[in-house]
Amino acid sequence: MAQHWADFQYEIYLNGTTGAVPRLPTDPSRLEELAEHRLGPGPVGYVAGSAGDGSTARANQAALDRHRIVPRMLRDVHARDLTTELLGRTLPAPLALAPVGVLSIMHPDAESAAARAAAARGVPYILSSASSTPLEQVAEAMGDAERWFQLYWGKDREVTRSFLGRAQASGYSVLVVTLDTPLLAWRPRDLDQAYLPFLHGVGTANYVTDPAFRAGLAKPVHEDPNAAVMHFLGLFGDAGHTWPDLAFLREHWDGPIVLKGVLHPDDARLAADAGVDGVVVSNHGGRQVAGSIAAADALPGVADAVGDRLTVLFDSGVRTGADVFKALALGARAVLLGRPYVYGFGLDGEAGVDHVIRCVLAEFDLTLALSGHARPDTVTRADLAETAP
Ligand SMILES: Cc1cc2nc3c(=O)[nH]c(=O)nc-3n(C[C@H](O)[C@H](O)[C@H](O)COP(=O)(O)O)c2cc1C
Ligand SMILES: CCCCC(=O)C(=O)O
Repeated sequence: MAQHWADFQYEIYLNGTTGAVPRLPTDPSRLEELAEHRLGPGPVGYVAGSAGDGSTARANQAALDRHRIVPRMLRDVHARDLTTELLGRTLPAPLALAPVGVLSIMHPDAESAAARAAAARGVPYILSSASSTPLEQVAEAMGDAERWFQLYWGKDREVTRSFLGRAQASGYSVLVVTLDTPLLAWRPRDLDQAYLPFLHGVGTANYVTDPAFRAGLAKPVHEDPNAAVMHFLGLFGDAGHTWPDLAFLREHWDGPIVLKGVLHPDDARLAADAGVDGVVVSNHGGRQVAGSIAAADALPGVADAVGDRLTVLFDSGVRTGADVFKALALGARAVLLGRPYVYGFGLDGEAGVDHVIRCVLAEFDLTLALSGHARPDTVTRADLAETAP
């Protein structure tokens, strides 16, 4: 019998016959509840929190929920293939792990362990610029598995140039440039606890190991670590960038470039005109602009504007396999999974990330089949009905 991601459910049931139950819940809300209960209030608040009144994060979920799948019957979905061609590579499924910085606040094994879990399933791992482990060390933990580098495009061109060179030398193949975080947003949950990971020395590993960054410090990092953190906070973002500045990145990166944080169809067109290869329709999980459009509501407009010119990816609100299906139906080629894997990681390290990847892909495989599809790329908007809010 062909192997399917869906087989994970029988693995769970069969293990149950010997008394073994999964170490983590399969339901994403229960996973989040458990994380809230077990992990430290500062770290879990940082992960779960969002901008302002939290309305964007809620809207992300509500928008996905408003779209309902209309399953089709008798379509021979016996043998399924989730393989997805994207940006010149073949992925086992339309899924990658979203860039999430500062992972050592959740588990001491940090990014290397999360990346190993992704690598073991062939799922691309997108390493954040703000990782707690230097990008070279994470690359080493991954062998030759697919890895992408997320750039915080900061104020210092030499640091940017150096990051791109280091990432390329370490085998990161796709550059994901995050546009929606030139400034850290107003985040009440963190403010009320006065908790910011960087001030605990987390999330600056790529910077403090970088010769160009160090050249901007008055004293060596070990002599004045706080000054290094303040220097990082001063330069990680640049609110002065405009579209023509992208030429600099295009010039210094040989490979696909994807812009993360695009919500407006006109910005998607500007991205295509700038010669990049893809966009991630994303509102950063509601962590940047409170009151913003839900990412799923922005997706069809962006897909209509540039779907034939750019690879359209999606994140912000993906919790389940059904959400993956809906994002594909609304025009995404693949999705990035964010908070759910971070909770799995916080609760059970590398095994927790593996668990979450398998849950999402098993449910996606089943949703696909039970809705009448044997492949992700046959899913279209006709598979959805939109219900009133
Ligand atoms: C704790 C945390 C840290 C994040 N760090 C980064 C980052 O360093 N770079 C980035 O581009 N996005 C970052 N993101 C945003 C994610 O890549 C992604 O857009 C977001 O998590 C999607 O929303 P969701 O997790 O609610 O689905 C972070 C998100 C969280 C929750
Ligand atoms: C300065 C923000 C870096 C991490 C990040 O992107 C997030 O917390 O959402």
